[in-house]
Amino acid sequence: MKISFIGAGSMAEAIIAGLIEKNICRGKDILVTNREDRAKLEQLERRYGIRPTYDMEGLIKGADIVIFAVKPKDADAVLQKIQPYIQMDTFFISVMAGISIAFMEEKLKVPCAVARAMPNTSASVGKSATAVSFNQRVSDQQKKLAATVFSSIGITAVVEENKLDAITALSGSGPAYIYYVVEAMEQSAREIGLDSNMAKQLILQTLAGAAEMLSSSDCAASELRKAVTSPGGTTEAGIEVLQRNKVEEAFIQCIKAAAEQSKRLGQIHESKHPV
Ligand SMILES: NC(=O)C1=CN([C@@H]2O[C@H](COP(=O)(O)OP(=O)(O)OC[C@H]3O[C@@H](n4cnc5c(N)ncnc54)[C@H](OP(=O)(O)O)[C@@H]3O)[C@@H](O)[C@H]2O)C=CC1
Ligand SMILES: O=C(O)[C@@H]1CCC=N1
Repeated sequence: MKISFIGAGSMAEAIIAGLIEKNICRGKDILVTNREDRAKLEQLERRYGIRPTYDMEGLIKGADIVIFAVKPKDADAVLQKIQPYIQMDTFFISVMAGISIAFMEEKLKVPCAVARAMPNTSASVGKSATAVSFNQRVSDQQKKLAATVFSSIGITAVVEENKLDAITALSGSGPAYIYYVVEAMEQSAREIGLDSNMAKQLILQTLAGAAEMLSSSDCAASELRKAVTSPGGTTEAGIEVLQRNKVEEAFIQCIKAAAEQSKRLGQIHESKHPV
């Protein structure tokens, strides 16, 4: 399979790493471009054997899939830049938060197959939770190609596009929330006198164990939590502080704010660049 990436940042690299690791593509079948950071393209070439390019015509011609992996604010510039080279059989997949399929279709001008996906950076270790929506022009064959790409980097769900802002907030941004909790656990470990390296190992195993328990047991998260929380014990004392500080409510507000921001990103960029 030949895949071209427009954008060479965190998300593009995470997908490229997954594709190479799972032997879905050879490095030489992956073309990658960015705006101007040649050093980054050279770094990706050294790491994965991909082919860097600034030739947009060559990047699009012959690609089974062209992946948009630029920030939402750069969507319009990229869609304009590639417009002269688009062919009707080009299959585009965007991972841009908030940018709708309708906006991309309008800007591409040529009727093409377009998918909008929301992976996460755990793609680089084959553990992305990805959701994807397709426009009417995506053929069954192209859906299979997309499934091959996304299953090489983790699990995939096909969803209605109107769910993607919520999914962006939940699982697209999700790894950052977990890292935030880990940062707090690392800081607290330092403050209660634990060695940082040892604390890190304990935190990692605790996370991995809790994830495994959640996926392998029939119990809800609340029941698993209850099983850890002895009456009058240490966990109860800790959770009491979280409740007093409304941490659960803060997390709910956090995910709602992220979902609103995904909607807003689309609206801002689409209204700045009307079709
Ligand atoms: N990071 C994440 O966890 C996730 C990100 N996403 C989505 O993925 C997209 C990319 O995010 P991320 O990888 O974090 O962003 P980065 O900032 O890491 O990378 C953005 C890339 O886009 C390139 N770019 C910008 N403008 C152009 C242009 N006009 N032509 C070609 N390339 C251009 C940049 O090139 P240069 O460096 O030369 O400027 C850079 O390589 C976003 O839309 C985001 O919403 C989706 C899921 C998760
Ligand atoms: O923060 C962002 O906008 C992107 C989308 C999901 C994760 N990172």
